[in-house]
Amino acid sequence: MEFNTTNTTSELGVMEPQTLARLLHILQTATVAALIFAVCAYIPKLKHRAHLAKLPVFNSSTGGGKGYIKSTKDLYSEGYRKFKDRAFLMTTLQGESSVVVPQALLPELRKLPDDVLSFPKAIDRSMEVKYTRIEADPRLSVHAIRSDLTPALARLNSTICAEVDDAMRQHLPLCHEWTEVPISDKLVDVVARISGRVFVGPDLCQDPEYLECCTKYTIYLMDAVRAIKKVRPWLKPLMVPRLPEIIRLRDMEKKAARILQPMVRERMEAEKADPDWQRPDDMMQWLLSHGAEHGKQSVESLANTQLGLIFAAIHTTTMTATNLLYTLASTPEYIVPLREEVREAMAENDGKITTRALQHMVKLDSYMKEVTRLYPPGITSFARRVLKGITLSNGQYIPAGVIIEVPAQAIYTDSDHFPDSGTFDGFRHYKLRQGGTASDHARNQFVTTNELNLAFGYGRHACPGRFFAANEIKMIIARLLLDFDIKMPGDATERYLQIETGSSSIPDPRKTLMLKRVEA
Ligand code: HEM
Repeated sequence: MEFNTTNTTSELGVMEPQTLARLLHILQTATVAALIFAVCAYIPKLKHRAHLAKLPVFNSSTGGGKGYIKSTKDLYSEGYRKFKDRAFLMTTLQGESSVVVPQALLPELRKLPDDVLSFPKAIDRSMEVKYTRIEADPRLSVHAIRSDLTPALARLNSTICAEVDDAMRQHLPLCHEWTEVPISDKLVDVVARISGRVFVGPDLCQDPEYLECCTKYTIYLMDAVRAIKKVRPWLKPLMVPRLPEIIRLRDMEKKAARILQPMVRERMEAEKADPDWQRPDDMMQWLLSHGAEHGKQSVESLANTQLGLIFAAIHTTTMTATNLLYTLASTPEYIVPLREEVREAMAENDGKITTRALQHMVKLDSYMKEVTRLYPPGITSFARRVLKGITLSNGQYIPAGVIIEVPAQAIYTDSDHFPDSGTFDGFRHYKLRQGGTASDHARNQFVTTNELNLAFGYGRHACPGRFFAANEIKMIIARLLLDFDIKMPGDATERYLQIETGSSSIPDPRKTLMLKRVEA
């Protein structure tokens, strides 16, 4: 048949109504299916929004008008004052939303299992875990800290104390005259070495490359998190692996694996070859012993676990000690009583900082706690992602998907909980401990975690390393008090301001203090 356009048109003309009808039918079906799909996909979102809409809202515009609330700290404090016993929805100045829960509801929240309230899933977002690849669920470390490190502290304290003394001698100047010291830099080196002694043993803890990992890893990690957050979500898979901050982080991971490899191999071989081999008493060995139960035996995964520990331990401890010293320099009236207490505790324990001596330093413990109350590591605490909707005992409903948190700093500065809360009273918790009951004693220690003491978190994921951190910080401050007088540079008397970014609040690491050796 000849190809004829007229013919074709007429044929098409005949086919047209049927084809069109079929096409229309297909289109209709497709549209209805797409609509059903869209509605199905949207219903949970609508439900989610409807649930959130029932929660009272607080943000910089609802809470007192623009320009009034200048910092995230003010925002949480105002919200806390307004909704004290109710949960409220907050959007921070950085645009992140969370549901802020009152501390009165914490006892019921702490009972919820991890598949309802998740700590790792909260970290996923804040730390960009998909790209930074940090250990958001550090079960192996937690196991080793709880079952090995904390019970071993009484045995290890003399070793830790010797390391503190050695590291302080190495890193602090002699200071026979008043000497300006960049104290945060010095403390990070000291803490890296002391933690290293416990994490990897006596040789590696003095290795410059290992110490570089300890002091730089957290900084590189936080730089990477900040850089990732600037990339648009849909571009992240492509762009993030190319970011210089991520490349630097990956290099650090490789370096850590390279440094730790010989030690891991040696220990694995010794274990196989000699049944009587004396296992070293350090974190690496505890990780090796429990590694198989947690599916972690490769050098890379152990190195990653060690980096996770470095992240959890080094800068947190350094910042807490820096906060203490910045406060001490601006409250000099505490120096002599605290020094006296350290001397007495040592005198009763053969001139050494033993476990018993540390327990006797109750005024120092109180001072540390008071500093952490007024200068906590975070404005909020107990960040958790809700995986299954929760109905609170006050009837409020928190839908799945949101992050909840507690306004820790607002709680610490509430005079209902801490009378005259705005006043720094270094011996506040010491006086409360004198109440005499076991509860007075237990509720007022630096390491206490409860609804009013949230610096180490709360509930099943509360910091397991806090007992080690408390000992380490006490030893560092005790050594400093014994050896040095401390003051602010020049004629300054005011304490240095904290640097507040989002919900974190840290001491300014660039500041200096004046130290002068106490001559015997
Ligand atoms: C003064 C120093 C420290 C502070 C302020 C601190 C603070 C915290 C906080 C706030 C949490 C989250 C808890 C929660 O949300 O409930 C945490 C968790 C954790 N910390 Fe610490 N920490 C410190 C030192 C240490 C040290 C020295 C170690 C290791 C020896 C350590 C290991 C951990 C681990 C492994 C977790 C995760 C717990 C889990 O996933 O269950 N921390 N820490």
